[in-house]
Amino acid sequence: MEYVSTRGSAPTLSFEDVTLAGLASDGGLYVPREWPRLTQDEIADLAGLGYVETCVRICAPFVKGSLTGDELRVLATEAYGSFAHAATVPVVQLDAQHWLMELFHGPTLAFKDVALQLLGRLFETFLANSERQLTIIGATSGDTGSAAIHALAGLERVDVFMMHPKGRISDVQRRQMTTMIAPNIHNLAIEGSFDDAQAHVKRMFGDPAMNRRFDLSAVNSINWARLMAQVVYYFYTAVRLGAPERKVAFSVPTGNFGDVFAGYVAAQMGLPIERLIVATNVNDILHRALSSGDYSVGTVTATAAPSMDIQVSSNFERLLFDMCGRDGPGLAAMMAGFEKEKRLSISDNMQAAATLFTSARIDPDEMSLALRWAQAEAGELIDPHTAIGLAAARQSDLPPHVPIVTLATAHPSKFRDAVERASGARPRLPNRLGGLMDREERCETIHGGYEAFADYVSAHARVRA
Ligand SMILES: Cc1ncc(COP(=O)(O)O)c(C=O)c1O
Ligand SMILES: N[C@@H](CCOP(=O)(O)O)C(=O)O
Repeated sequence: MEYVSTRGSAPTLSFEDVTLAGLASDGGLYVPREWPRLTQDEIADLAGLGYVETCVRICAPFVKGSLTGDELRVLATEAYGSFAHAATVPVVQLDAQHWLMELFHGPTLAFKDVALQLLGRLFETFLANSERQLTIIGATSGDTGSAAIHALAGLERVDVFMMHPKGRISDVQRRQMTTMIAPNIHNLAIEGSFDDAQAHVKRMFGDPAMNRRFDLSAVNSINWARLMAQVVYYFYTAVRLGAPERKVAFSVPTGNFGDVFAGYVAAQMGLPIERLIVATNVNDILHRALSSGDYSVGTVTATAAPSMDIQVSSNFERLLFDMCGRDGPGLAAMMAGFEKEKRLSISDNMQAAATLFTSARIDPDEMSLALRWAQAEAGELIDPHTAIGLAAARQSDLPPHVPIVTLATAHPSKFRDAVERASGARPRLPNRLGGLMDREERCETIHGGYEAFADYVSAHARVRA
């Protein structure tokens, strides 16, 4: 499989190179040259398969030329062996129409583990064949950072510089990052929002001086391999609920548009999806973009679902690429305008290419109501991000015979103060997190903007001799 940039002028890459690359050299994001298709029979054949085998079948076309099926199977077996549930990603029924896809049984209790446990192993495999020393620069609103650090701590050939917005993530999220003390892990708190951190990451990929000195790479959903791994659970869950004969809808709590874009990829591959509901909190740029074509950046508001406090959604560019007929130079011009003006108007023609999506903006009261509904009706304590997805699912106009699966993206104990405020119940951290709240923390605060971040990376990243 070959990968092309959404902005049309970066070199095409193999799966191995795209995994190690991060952002494309023209500032775009890599996507497969074309979407592989599964026949309805091939989808039906997924019934009864375990998570690892489903992963091998779905990812095979994407890794072709870089990994064999057997190599992928070994990595997936190790990756999902670290999950605390035998089904890896179980599905729980809430009522006749609503289901939860529990994505939080990995080591850091959020859906990010599903992709990062695999990505860490892909890095190890590909680096074993090369002399490269990677400098990973990342931005997190709490969950990508913890999952990446757990997947990569201690790796010889990888240094990780992970920025989070100081004071704007939960105590559990922070500690999951800062208590992982390893020589290759650098936790950096920045004064600002997740968007500021993500902007630093993107700027560094375009910084010639940093690129000359360091082999930069990414663990955010900039990295195609992250999304590939997330496509798997849409197939796995839909087949369990009757696909391909029965269409399923998904409601996805959304911030950087990675998770829901993975659902879109599943649909392009042939999975019969009735609808993808994009659920945002009050940071609603994606809701405005999909409902009225208004993709304009507002200021980030802190909410009880901090992982979704995002205004500039990286992966929306991947959807725009398809929406404009894969016209790379055209999209490059559009994105240059967006980066300057902080606004983009999406034409009716382009919107017509995105009819699979609807969207909803969920305010704090609606979030709390959904959280309490799940607790009262089904005895399920859910986290605020999941509650936003569930609120959007319950507001949808889908007929009762269409199952709606809400992606449960985090364990409630990751956001226990917010859950307690909304429900009165305080979720317990699973035992496997042990003495998380008592361990020593290590984190540097970056005072200043991009230059201060670049100085820190320059002073601490290892370069191979
Ligand atoms: C718990 C949780 N839910 C939802 C999201 C939104 O996912 P995405 O950024 O892929 O849209 C995030 C952050 O990415 C998250 O950490
Ligand atoms: N919510 C995310 C934000 C980063 O998103 P990513 O999917 O691009 O890594 C987080 O928890 O860090």
